[in-house]
Amino acid sequence: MIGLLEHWLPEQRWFAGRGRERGPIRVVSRTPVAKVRGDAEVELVLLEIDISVGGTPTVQRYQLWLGWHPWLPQILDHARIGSAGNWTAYDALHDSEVSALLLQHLAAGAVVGDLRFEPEPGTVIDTTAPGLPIGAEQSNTSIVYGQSSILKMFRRLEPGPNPDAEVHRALHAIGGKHVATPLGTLTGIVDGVDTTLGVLMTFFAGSAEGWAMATTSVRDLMAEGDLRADEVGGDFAAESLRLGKAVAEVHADLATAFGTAELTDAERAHLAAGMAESAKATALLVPEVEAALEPVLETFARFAADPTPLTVQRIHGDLHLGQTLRVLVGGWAILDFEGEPAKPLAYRRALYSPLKDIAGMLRSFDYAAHHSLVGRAPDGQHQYRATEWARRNRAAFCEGYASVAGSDPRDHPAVLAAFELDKAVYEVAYEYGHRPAWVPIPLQAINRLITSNGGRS
Ligand SMILES: Nc1ncnc2c1ncn2[C@@H]1O[C@H](COP(=O)(O)OP(=O)(O)O)[C@@H](O)[C@H]1O
Ligand SMILES: O=P(O)(O)O[C@H]1O[C@H](CO)[C@@H](O[C@H]2O[C@H](CO)[C@@H](O)[C@H](O)[C@H]2O)[C@H](O)[C@H]1O
Repeated sequence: MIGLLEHWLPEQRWFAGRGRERGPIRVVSRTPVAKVRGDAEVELVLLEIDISVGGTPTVQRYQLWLGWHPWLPQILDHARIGSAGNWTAYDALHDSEVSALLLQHLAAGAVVGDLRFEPEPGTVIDTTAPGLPIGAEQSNTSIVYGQSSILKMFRRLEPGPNPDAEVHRALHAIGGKHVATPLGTLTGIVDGVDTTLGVLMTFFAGSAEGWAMATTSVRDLMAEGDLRADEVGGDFAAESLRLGKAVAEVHADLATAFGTAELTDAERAHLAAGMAESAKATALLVPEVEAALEPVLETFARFAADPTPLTVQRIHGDLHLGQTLRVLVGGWAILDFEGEPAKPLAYRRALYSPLKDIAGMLRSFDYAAHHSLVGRAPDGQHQYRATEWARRNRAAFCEGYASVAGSDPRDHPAVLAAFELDKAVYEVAYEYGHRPAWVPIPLQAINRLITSNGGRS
């Protein structure tokens, strides 16, 4: 089995060890779950791999739902992993019989070995809808059941409760707006600790993804050589404004649900030191970050010395346009409160300034504006248009946020610039590991941020 996985795992979109030194895959446990399709056996396999990040050894853990079939049906060919003896292994999360089984287990509160399938108290789970994995493989694999629910199976695991399940539950308990309703969780044991393996939520049927809407707007602008961002049909600024309001409301709900605190000087210094550490680790991977390291570290040092008092609270942690949905009722929904998947659990559950999320969204407007220029010959006109689009939508988002929160994020330029730079550094490492062709997007942002005074673009 290891031989098959050694070929297959590094090719998966959600594998986070790409481009890094790593040891062999270790199988930590195998839990037989069910027989499906007459002859196929399905098991949950927990894997570990030692990975070196900037010279520091870390262990990455993954869950894999593995099916073994004596003759893989054509309909599952796209999920094929490889053959061992008379059996063909496949990624069983792509098997409609397995997705149906997972939903039935959740509805029934089943226990299978160490696995606990638990419906949220008082919820009714519709088990009749067929389950299909959504096309876009992201950090995790999600299965949509008809129009009613979506099951996110976390791929990379960290022992402990997953913040996505924890935050949705807490926001739901206070009647929070703009988030899906949690319907159930799947928990297993990883390293001796209860660990969330999957979470079932209500599905926002008929919604549109913020990233798709924003990039459509950018495409419209690029196609109209003579028109300004406010003149083209697909102007997105009114949506950016509404999105800013929704994020401010979610931040207020998170503060109510989990409480707030003031960032102490020691915590600020620790945060700035963490940003500097990440930048140094990324500089070891990417020479362009090494070249910009000195001014990057100066920005983090300015943040460490900035006297602005900062209120901290639970935040989203990895907010970007791909985590937003324009829904039929209620404007915008915010998804995926997992935090940055590459960061340790304690970091993802810690309290931060909401400005960190705002910086994430500002970076995302920049991504939406510039991603269509990747791999194209430098072109002043389109660069100008991209910058214009990003500026307009970043400003609208901040205005919307300020109108609800009562304070404008742009009034804290040093803090915002540090968070944006930290995010751009994270993005360079993320793109390096997942989509190397996109590395120039955050790299250009790093260069812009270290040469501007941050904040007000
Ligand atoms: N409750 C939901 N309703 C509708 N679509 C959803 C919902 N949750 C997630 N999605 C869709 O699934 C995609 C991936 O979800 P997300 O939680 O961001 O997973 P990942 O951690 O893999 O990025 C989203 O971009 C969105 O298109
Ligand atoms: O999988 P997640 O959504 O949890 O987040 C990871 O993947 C994101 C990409 O899918 C990545 O976001 C980066 O790319 C986006 C465009 O695809 C862009 O809008 C974001 O601003 C940019 O950070 C995210 O960083 C990563 O954690």
